[in-house]
Amino acid sequence: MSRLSDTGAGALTAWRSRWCPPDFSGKVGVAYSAGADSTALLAAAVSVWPGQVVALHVHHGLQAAADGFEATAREVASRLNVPLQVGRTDARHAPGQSPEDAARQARYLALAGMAREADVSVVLLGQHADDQAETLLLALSRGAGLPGLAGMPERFVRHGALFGRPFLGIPAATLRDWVLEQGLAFVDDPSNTDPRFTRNRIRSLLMPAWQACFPGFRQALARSARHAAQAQVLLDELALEDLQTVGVPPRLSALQALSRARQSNVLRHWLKQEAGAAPTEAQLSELLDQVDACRTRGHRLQLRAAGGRVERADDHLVYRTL
Ligand SMILES: Nc1ncnc2c1ncn2[C@@H]1O[C@H](COP(=O)(O)OP(=O)(O)OP(=O)(O)O)[C@@H](O)[C@H]1O
Repeated sequence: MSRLSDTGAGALTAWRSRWCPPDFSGKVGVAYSAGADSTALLAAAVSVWPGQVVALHVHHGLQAAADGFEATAREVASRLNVPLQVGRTDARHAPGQSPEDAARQARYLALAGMAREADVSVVLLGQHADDQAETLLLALSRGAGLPGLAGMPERFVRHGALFGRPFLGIPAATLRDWVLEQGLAFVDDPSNTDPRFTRNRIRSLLMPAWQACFPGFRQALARSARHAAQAQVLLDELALEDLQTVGVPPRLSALQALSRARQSNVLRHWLKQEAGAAPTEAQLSELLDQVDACRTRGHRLQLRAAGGRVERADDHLVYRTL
């Protein structure tokens, strides 16, 4: 094995020891796009979990090049002796939604469905350290709060399936070099260089400039993401405790007894539970002002937030969908 393959297999072994029971013998799905990163992931997974890996490829009906991606996926899976499942999506984007986002949502749904059908315990994704750095730069550029600054988690559940990202600490170039060295075929998705997509502009313009100023910036951003993720866990724990104190729906007098920062944290959490969406910074600030002003019986409170409306009902808040 070359040094680079040690890196991929090492990252998978480390991920496995963090998240899998020691006697894990289930099937491992690899979300395999036929791009360089997930090709490296597939080959490394086969070496770590021989006989347990299933490649899951999503054919995006929208892209003309999708048939070519599937053909390469079939060729490489057969060379690595891995069973391949192909799922089809036809993700049309809703008004106001970006085509990238629609494709991503449809992909996760398809992968979760394929995981259930193939009876795999976990689906691994090929995102790497450059993807994590781009995610953080994107979050910073959009003024994200801690959940955004925490970047991509290395393990999460979506649509009832468990997903993992074991390569978040490995630079893209390392994976690509290794795939080339192995002589494995892969495809370069043309949409990855399309400058209309913000993420691609970050990749082609910002990342090289950042690299020139701070060569270790990927590791530094990854560290910041870990700090933010840890802090977010604490805030979520505090919100759950405070929610017990203020009640569901929250009582005004109990809310007013908390500091503004804690009110903000617990209300954001409550609204996310109720509405499935977080309020904007401006909505939350307005809500806090109104909660503070609600000191007499007759004082009304009404405000649009998180896609619905927050109102006062007797001595507590209620959320109503519009
Ligand atoms: N069509 C697909 N089918 C299955 N998995 C996919 C597909 N597209 C992306 N993925 C998974 O999601 C991860 C991140 O997707 P992203 O679009 O950033 O990667 P990519 O550039 O398409 O491909 P790669 O990461 O393989 O180079 C991929 O590494 C892969 O694990």
